[in-house]
Amino acid sequence: MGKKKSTVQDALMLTDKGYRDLKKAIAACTLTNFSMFIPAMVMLQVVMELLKPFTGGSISWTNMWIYFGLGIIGAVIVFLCNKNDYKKTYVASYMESENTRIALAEHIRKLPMSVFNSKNLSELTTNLMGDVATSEHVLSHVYPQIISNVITITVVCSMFAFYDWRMALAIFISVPVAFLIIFASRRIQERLGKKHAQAKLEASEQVQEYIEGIKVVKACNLDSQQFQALEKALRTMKNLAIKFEFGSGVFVTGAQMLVQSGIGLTVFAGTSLLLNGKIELVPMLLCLLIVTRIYGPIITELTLLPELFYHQIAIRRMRTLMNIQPMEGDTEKPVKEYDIELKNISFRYNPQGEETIKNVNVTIPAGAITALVGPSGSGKSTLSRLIARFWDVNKGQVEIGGIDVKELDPEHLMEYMSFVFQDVVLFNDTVYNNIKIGNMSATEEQVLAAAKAARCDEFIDKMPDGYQTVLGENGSTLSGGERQRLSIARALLKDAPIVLLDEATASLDPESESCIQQAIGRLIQGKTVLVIAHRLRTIAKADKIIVLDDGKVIEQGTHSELMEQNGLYKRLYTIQQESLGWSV
Ligand SMILES: Nc1ncnc2c1ncn2[C@@H]1O[C@H](COP(=O)(O)OP(=O)(O)OP(=O)(O)O)[C@@H](O)[C@H]1O
Repeated sequence: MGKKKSTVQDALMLTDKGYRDLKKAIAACTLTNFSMFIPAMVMLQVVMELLKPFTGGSISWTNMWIYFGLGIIGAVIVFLCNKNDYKKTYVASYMESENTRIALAEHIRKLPMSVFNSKNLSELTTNLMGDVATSEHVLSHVYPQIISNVITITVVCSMFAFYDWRMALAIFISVPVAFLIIFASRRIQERLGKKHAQAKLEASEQVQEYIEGIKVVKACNLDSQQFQALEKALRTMKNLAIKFEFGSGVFVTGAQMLVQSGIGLTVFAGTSLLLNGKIELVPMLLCLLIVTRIYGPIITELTLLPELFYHQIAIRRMRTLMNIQPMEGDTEKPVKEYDIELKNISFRYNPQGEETIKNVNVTIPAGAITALVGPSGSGKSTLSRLIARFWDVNKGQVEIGGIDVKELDPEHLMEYMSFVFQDVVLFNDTVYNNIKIGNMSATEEQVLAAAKAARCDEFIDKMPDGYQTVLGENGSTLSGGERQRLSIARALLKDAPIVLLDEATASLDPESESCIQQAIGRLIQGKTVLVIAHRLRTIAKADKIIVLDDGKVIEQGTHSELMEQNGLYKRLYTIQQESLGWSV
């Protein structure tokens, strides 16, 4: 069982290490604050020494040399404290934000796909980058400094109170009142901050949509219409940013003025006490020094205080994401048989929506090729995603080798499956590494052999740096056929016992098609194969064909059995055969 987190740690969403580091950062900043008094005190002594001739004394040069030496030692101490403070605040907060980002990314990886239906990419990017950056900034620039200043001023004033409580009160009183002003405005600032954060998110969604859709925008000559939406989102964001800054500015300036009035109050209290003989000159000057030393940073930090409210908004968003239950399951349970049973399964994407898969009950035998066919939108891809547990079924069970996939951790389940989808995702990395993703522990020989078997070597050899050619973002320079062959190479390298294959719909030239067919032939040897077939002639030899229509299985059998049944399969097959003879 994990250690219980303290309320502060939980409120700031810190890891155990992050919380420990924050406490260390506060201690380091407090130490720096106190170290700053050393040069100030030395300075005060020098001034007192220089004033001696005016009170009938003479300057002691021995004392002056001592102060000079103490000044140098003080400067060294301040430098060392600052260095330590820098390390404890900045380095620690960057480390914490890295850990938070990794934790969020790990969590996102384990979330069910339904989450990605309701959250778009911008929202998740904002969580990972923007919200964590807000945390990073307040942990490095706001919390340690503000808390350490409050500690410093409280300690100094408490000590001073023993000497003269009136001066201590004059120094101290304006600080809590200033903080109170900022915290009293919390509701207004949070409301404005929330609106601004939402506008930022909408603007980033618009930017992303605009950039992603730039090809369509150009092709359909949508420039001005599409840009209007982006412009509107950016304008709203600007207006709300100004409102937010203005809203917090009023309170911050008020609080800053109040703190500054504390200097006047200290001077006033000090002078009247001095004139009434209730305080001596040196302690009074000391008070003024303290005021200027401590108030300076506090005035600066009051500007940063509204960020704490913004931070709360970011934390709430990150917490909402972290509270989404990830898909769980056994991480080790071995799957020994590879037949797949779909037992009365039903599934809908949206809780209020219609069922996409309706009471499907079929077997996909081990070591055989099963084809899934049906009209567009009948649920073929959905069914294959349910087998891979990208989503969990709402009713019934998906079993592999007699084990309900819900019992298996999705990452463990993936060890038994290879995918060849139409929308092949390629990373901005070398061709070699893009293939190796299939099996990170594969040797170079294995990677090259898989590439050869998938007939990738033919086009890779023509690339400027061969296997070391960097593909660019999502491999945009590769043709559809080449992308699919890379994906087959990955699957060959993985050598998983179950293969889910989404046959390309795009019309490939006969040469590419034959290359891909040969590569697929090697991939599926001896495996449990489920192929989503769009061109029915390619699956005529499949061991089993399942025909889906509107989420239901309406026919199943071999090609000849289905042709005899004279149903949907025969109709689809005949239409495709006829269309082969068409020419444009
Ligand atoms: N992520 C999603 N969220 C909501 N609905 C979805 C989602 N993916 C698919 N659908 C819907 O589910 C239905 C079945 O889609 P699916 O992609 O499984 O069909 P398909 O038979 O594979 O189609 P195609 O042959 O055109 O690829 C469609 O009506 C589709 O709009």
